[in-house]
Amino acid sequence: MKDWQLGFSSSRAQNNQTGVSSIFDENFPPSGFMKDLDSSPERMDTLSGKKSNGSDGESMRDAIEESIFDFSPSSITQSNHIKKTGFRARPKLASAQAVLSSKLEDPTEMQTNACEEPEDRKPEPLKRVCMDPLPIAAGETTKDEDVEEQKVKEGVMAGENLVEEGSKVALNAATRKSLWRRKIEPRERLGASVESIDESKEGDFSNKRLHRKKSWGSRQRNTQMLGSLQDGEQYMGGSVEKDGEEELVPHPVLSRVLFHSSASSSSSFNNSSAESDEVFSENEDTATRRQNMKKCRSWRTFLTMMQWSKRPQTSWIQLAGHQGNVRLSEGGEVLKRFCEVEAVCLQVLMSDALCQFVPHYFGHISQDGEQYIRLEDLLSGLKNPVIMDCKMGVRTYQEEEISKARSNAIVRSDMYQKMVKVDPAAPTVEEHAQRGVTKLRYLQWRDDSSSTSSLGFRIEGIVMGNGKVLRDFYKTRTEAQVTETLLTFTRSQVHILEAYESRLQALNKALKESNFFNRHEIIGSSLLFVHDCSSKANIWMIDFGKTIPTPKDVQLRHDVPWVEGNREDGYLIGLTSLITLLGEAIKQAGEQS
Ligand SMILES: O=P(O)(O)O[C@H]1[C@H](O)[C@@H](OP(=O)(O)O)[C@H](OP(=O)(O)O)[C@@H](OP(=O)(O)O)[C@H]1O
Ligand SMILES: Nc1ncnc2c1ncn2[C@@H]1O[C@H](COP(=O)(O)OP(=O)(O)O)[C@@H](O)[C@H]1O
Repeated sequence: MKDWQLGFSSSRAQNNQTGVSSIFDENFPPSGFMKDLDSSPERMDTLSGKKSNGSDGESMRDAIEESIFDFSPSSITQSNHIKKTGFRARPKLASAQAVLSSKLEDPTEMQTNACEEPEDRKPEPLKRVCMDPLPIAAGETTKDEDVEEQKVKEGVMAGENLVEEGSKVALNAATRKSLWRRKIEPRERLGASVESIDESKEGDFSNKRLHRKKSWGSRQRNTQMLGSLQDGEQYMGGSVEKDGEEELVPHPVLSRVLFHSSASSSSSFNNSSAESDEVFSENEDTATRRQNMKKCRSWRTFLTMMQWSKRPQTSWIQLAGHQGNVRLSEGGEVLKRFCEVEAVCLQVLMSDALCQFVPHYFGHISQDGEQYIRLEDLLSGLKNPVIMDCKMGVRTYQEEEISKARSNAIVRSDMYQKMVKVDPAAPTVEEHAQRGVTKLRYLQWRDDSSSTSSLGFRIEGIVMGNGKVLRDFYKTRTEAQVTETLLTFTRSQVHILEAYESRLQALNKALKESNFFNRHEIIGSSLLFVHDCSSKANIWMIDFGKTIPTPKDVQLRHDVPWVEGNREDGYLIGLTSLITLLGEAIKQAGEQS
């Protein structure tokens, strides 16, 4: 088991033991609810933050498999190097084989978990599992061992082209099956390793029998395995009496999984009779055949359910921005409608000091006549993620908007409607009369009524762990209001607040080293805060659609107020405010507990 799997399951196991309270909350704002919180200190595991520059698939994998950072309350205060280096919880997709083995290892997982996703929020089964967790940027794979992964990615792309844009229609069964088969390679490797373990124990009679059976050929072997499955209780007992001889079933569930891995996995996609036929011998009579078929199917159903219940969780949601602009692909990447300005920024960022704070950029893709930016899914591996989108900077419009508004003021009724909905008294008499406002006026009003102009950032939206989306932060402006929102968002969990604070300090440091930051005016970009009930937490920079290079003669400071013409974005003003307010929230959360 890899480090990240250990980290993930250990934190889950611990959550089971400590009975971490559900983070669902129904009432917002939660006046006084924080006093009632069960703030049991959960262990916090995240993965190290060093990230590949995207030019090398191998180093990307290395970065992914780096050691786990411990963000338990005690270790946060103890480990200075975390504060120095920051952290990165690179999203993970547990492979099906890891999923199954962890299930077998930890029967307590079958118990009801406080973090269990509500039934109605469960994504459709097996949409995510066919995607490789380790991203390989398009066109940059050169090593032999990466060729297969690249093929899979291409396969996924091809598969995605079969899906209508924006549609949730599942992939064509044959395509999914072939994708799955290719993706299942790690499971096959596991199968091989188990068999070789058996071979190595040559002195063991039972293992010799197993070895002999192995050489019978898959058809007979499968039949034999089915024979040993005739009685559930025998099967679960680990050995069966057959013809007076004891046959060892090395690991009842696992061996079945291994021998029928592809069948069980593909059964989710296609219960084809061809697959089912494969496991029966020609000599069986129809009745036996039907009986076996039934057992086989119910077993497959069980396996599928098991895989499904342990599949990588994703509760993907687009929190802010233009609705429908961003979506999760069948392959597990985030696809965002193409914007050249953003694509160029992302490309540069992949080899910048900020790369560990930005979702990995896989290039772009054309689908159904539309171009999309391909991004790493920042919610992958998080269970019932709690998300907050903070738009950074002291303004959310480019200076060009001002000249545009002056030269050709287009009056927008949609923006007027949005404005009136929040504050009917906001439009001027003239704006009321024309029932419209310019975009610049609307954006300036948004900035002034929220904390953008004063604090250098604003909260755009929050998704709580129960999936409840909160977007009404139009008038969240004062430090006290923001602090209270931070406490609500984190449910006053000090170690989460501290992890966020630590991450922002690391970002602050990286920004100072970043050439990109030095040379760009960052407008409308967000910090995406994500954590979950297993105490993984992280912060990412997203949305570079309005981020532009500064003219050669302009050197931005990012920490001084904006006046027209100086192009300052106030990004560092926002970051400093956020760090300060997180500090205040930590203090208040500490006092409450
Ligand atoms: O958040 P609300 O109050 O709804 O206002 C939105 C945001 O400011 C958008 O910025 P962002 O994309 O940074 O969230 C902006 O898109 P732009 O990026 O085009 O400025 C929208 O302009 P229109 O897209 O023109 O409606 C504007 O209506
Ligand atoms: N890489 C990503 N992983 C997960 N969620 C994302 C990612 N990129 C964007 N999102 C989601 O989509 C929302 C809007 O993204 P953003 O890039 O700001 O779009 P827009 O340009 O339309 O404002 C974010 O608030 C977040 O919820």
